Amino acid sequence: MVQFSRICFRKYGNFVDNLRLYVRGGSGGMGLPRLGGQGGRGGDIWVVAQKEVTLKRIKDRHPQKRFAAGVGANSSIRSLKGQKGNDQEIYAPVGITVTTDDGKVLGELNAEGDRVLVARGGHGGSLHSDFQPSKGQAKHIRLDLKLIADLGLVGFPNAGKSSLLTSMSHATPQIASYAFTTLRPEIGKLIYKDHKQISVADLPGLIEGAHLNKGMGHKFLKHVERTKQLLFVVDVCGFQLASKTPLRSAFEAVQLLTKELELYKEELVSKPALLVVNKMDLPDAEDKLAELQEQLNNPDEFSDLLPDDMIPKNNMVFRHVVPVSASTGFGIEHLKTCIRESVEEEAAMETKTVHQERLQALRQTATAKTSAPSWGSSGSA
Ligand SMILES: Nc1nc2c(ncn2[C@@H]2O[C@H](COP(=O)(O)OP(=O)(O)OP(=O)(O)O)[C@@H](O)[C@H]2O)c(=O)[nH]1
Repeated sequence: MVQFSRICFRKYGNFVDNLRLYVRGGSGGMGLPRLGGQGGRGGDIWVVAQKEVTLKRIKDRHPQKRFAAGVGANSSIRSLKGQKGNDQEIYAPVGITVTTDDGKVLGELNAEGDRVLVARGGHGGSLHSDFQPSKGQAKHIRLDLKLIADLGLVGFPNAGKSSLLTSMSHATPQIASYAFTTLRPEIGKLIYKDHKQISVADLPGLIEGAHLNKGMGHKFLKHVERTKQLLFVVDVCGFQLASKTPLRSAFEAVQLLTKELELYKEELVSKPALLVVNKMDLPDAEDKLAELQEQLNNPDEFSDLLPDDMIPKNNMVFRHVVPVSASTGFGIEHLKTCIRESVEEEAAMETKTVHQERLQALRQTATAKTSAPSWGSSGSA
């Protein structure tokens, strides 16, 4: 029996599960020494949970990834107590951990409306400070989508997801609970000979129409957002949801799963993914696998198999396509190797990105310092 995998490289840049931002509270306003007036406090910066927001949207709307709150008003004869500067709110998705750059947790967003203060505004100038205001806090923060597992299983009912997880993890899947969700996915741990562990979440079955919230639709799809990579699982012989629904081939299953993800959130389709073709012990599995492979290589040629509204705009690009049998154990070790390769490749890419971002920030700071005029040469005489 053939055992193959196919690796495709492309830029997996669309799905964003963490974001580094620069935030600066507003400076306080000047006090008024003559009358003992107090300057207004600078505005604060808050991260606020809001449904429908994605980290990608923040990134797209604020490419500079810099946020500053308003400056406090100076104390004046008309208004001895200066007004507070405007607060700035950064809307972020529910299910986020907010940390400083060095890993200190500032807070968590577990429900819509939760707020985390990330940068305080400076004090206004007053008698205590010789009427001089102070600057607002300035720092880099990270917004991290709370992940439930490294990989999430995506497949229609009966594809063999639970069986696969059990045969890969040699353990009864653990049940984990998460504050930000009511649904409890089963998490299995893949344990390698060198003790490396990779977690895989078995999510409740996806069905056609999940994006319309059929079945466990939205709950399922929400979980897909919270895994770093996707493990599509299809039955090599295809599937039939009910006696009244048509029999779908494995290729059609891949396309339908992709479409469901796309209709929920298009960026999900750009997640790193592997395809597991299960039940290779069944009769004719080899021929069906060859057919699937051909269809995956030329998806556009086979687009007439499904109605127009079920064809995804973008095809999934699988890093590996791995035939297995969860029942006999065929291909399971190879699959575990492919999963590890993919997870490590992703981790290396992330480390590279963080280094690049830090380097860029250092360069920007250095440029700002050298281009700032010194007091002596300000020409204010
Ligand atoms: N022949 C064969 N049957 C399999 C294999 N893997 C799973 N099955 C059978 O397929 C059926 C469904 O398996 P599950 O593991 O429950 O599938 P699932 O995808 O978790 O299904 P849902 O829980 O409904 O989402 C069961 O009867 C399994 O025994 C396999 O590799 N070969």
